[in-house]
Amino acid sequence: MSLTASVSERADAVRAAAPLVHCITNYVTVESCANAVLAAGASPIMSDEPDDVDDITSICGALVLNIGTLNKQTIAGMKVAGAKAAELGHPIVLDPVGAGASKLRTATACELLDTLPVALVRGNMSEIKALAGNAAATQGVDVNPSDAVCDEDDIAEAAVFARDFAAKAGCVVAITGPIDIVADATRAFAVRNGSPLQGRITGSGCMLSALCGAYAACAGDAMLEAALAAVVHMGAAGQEAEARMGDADGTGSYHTYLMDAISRATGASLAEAAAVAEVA
Ligand SMILES: Nc1ncnc2c1ncn2[C@@H]1O[C@H](COP(=O)(O)OP(=O)(O)OP(=O)(O)O)[C@@H](O)[C@H]1O
Ligand SMILES: Cc1ncsc1CCO
Ligand SMILES: [Mg+2]
Repeated sequence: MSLTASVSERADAVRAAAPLVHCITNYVTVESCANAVLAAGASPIMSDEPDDVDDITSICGALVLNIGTLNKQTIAGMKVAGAKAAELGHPIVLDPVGAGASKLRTATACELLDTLPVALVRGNMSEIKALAGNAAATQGVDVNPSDAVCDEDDIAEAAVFARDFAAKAGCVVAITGPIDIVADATRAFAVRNGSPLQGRITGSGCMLSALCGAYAACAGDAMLEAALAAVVHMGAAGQEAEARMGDADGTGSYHTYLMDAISRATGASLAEAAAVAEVA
């Protein structure tokens, strides 16, 4: 099957299956994440209380762990939910928000990755480098340090890094930025969808990680293809939202247009928009 046909099939599968996605996520972008999951045709449920997450994750198809505003209670909730998801064979998506920016974030993200059967890690380059032990200097969770972003010049190097990280971590990785790299241990793909405006609002990465949960719930053994489709979905929506921007529009409108575009995307529209290429 071609890459674009696979993206199309995955997007339609999410809308057909409407999986429940358990998100333990940050309080900055939690509503955006819930709406993004709904916009992709799935259903979100947010729960971080350790005494609640066991039951909640049991009724879901995937678990998303986002450490954006981690605290002792949410970390405990992530561990209980992660253990239950592992027991049930539910895919786990990890968003290591701000890994590298503080000791607690780096240690927590690394511990979750080491102790849980994480299926997919989605983060920006500085966060993934921090997980890989290359502690890149992070400038805050909404800013990619320019030296850590993947651009046209360093795609080949980023692909090698991504495949190596995926091999060591035993999972799929989606490293986002101006160009996204999605890889498992043997194959890496560059996704040239998206808009710089996605970096001007908070939560486009968190929303993508939540979308990854919806796609992962329907992935079966095809986690790489599912991650690629989720990344294309967010990137294509980012472009469509940018195209709608008028003279009086700013980042508030962009956020709304982005949600509109996520919700309007179909398998066919994503296949048409997908700018995906394998990187040797
Ligand atoms: N300059 C850019 N050009 C094109 N697409 C971009 C750009 N910056 C970000 N994106 C897109 O925005 C989405 C989020 O990626 P990003 O790397 O900004 O996540 P993040 O750093 O985790 O964001 P946040 O922490 O705000 O949630 C991805 O779909 C990515 O492709
Ligand atoms: C701004 C911010 N701070 C912690 S989480 C978050 C949302 C973007 O990741
Ligand atoms: Mg982020």
